Amino acid sequence: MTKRTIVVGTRQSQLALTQTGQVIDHLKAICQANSLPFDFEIRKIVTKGDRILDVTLSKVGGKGLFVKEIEQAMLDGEIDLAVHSMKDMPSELPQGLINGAVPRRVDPRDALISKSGLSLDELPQGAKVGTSSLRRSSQLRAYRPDLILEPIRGNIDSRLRKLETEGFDAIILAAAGLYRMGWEDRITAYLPTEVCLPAVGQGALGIECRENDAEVRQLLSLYNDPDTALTVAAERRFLRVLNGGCQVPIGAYATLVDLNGENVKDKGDQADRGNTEGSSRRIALTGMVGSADGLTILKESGAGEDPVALGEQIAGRLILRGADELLKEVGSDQDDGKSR
Ligand SMILES: NCc1[nH]cc(CCC(=O)O)c1CC(=O)O
Repeated sequence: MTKRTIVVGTRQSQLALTQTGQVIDHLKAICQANSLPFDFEIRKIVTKGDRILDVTLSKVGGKGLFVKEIEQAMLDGEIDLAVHSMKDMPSELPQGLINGAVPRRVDPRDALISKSGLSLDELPQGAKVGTSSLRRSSQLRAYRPDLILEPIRGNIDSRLRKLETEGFDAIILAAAGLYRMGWEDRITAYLPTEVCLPAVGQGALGIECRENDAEVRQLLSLYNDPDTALTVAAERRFLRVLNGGCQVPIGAYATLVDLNGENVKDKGDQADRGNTEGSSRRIALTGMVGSADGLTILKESGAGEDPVALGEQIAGRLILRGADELLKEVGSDQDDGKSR
């Protein structure tokens, strides 16, 4: 039987190549287990975001810059599938493309990588912390106004190098990227989500394909994690309502809870998942909009069964409290768009 070769587009950063390779390994295993006749081939694509390294991203078009060329290549039929960090995906996909799978999320938290192994609370007064994310710096300013926050750009590996060479006491990175690279031993502390609400979709991947590509969609459906898809859908709807193209500190994090509001524990057993669906579980969502200086942090939480309604409800409550005033502020890229 002739095999179809699925062409997978990816950016060329270490993280993008690594996570694309990991996804292809999973897809190959799924093909094997289900006797699906597919081969995979990687096609590297340079995006505008990768070419422009020195300019603040929002000035040249925001984080969509990292996915646009890849999406065009997919619409043109040059590639069939693309692996993205969910948090880099714009909240609306172009006509004709869909998120075919949202694999199981890894740790969504931000991580502190400090030179001396200290946690956030232990960092000395006035310590110099590197982050270019408005979301991180706003929340850190609120929690530790004494810290000196300075921008740090580049891929994860170059940021880790800059920790040593540019006089930072610590930097903040998403734990997920470090896990995927196998660099989690660099993490000295996790920022609790109560202190630093993660970016929408942080720790999750999105696997994009053409809406009309039935074969690829069928394959991807076997890789989808319904729990992650549900919680991320709530976060992304929240983002979509508030987004408006603005660059402000926004964070959101959703989990599944039981009727008592307790987090539904990770079963860790893939085979079990999906069986608990139904009215006994709800989505709990916390959303945040802040000012860049951290003097205002607005947060709302709620729970519901429908991710779309919940995302809209939490965003709506923040707007009632004046989030739209904050949304008018102009800032730099809100989530370190250039770090992959
Ligand atoms: N903003 C860039 C970015 N996009 C995705 C990740 C890795 C974490 C993830 O997949 O959520 C990172 C690095 C970081 O923020 O430290």
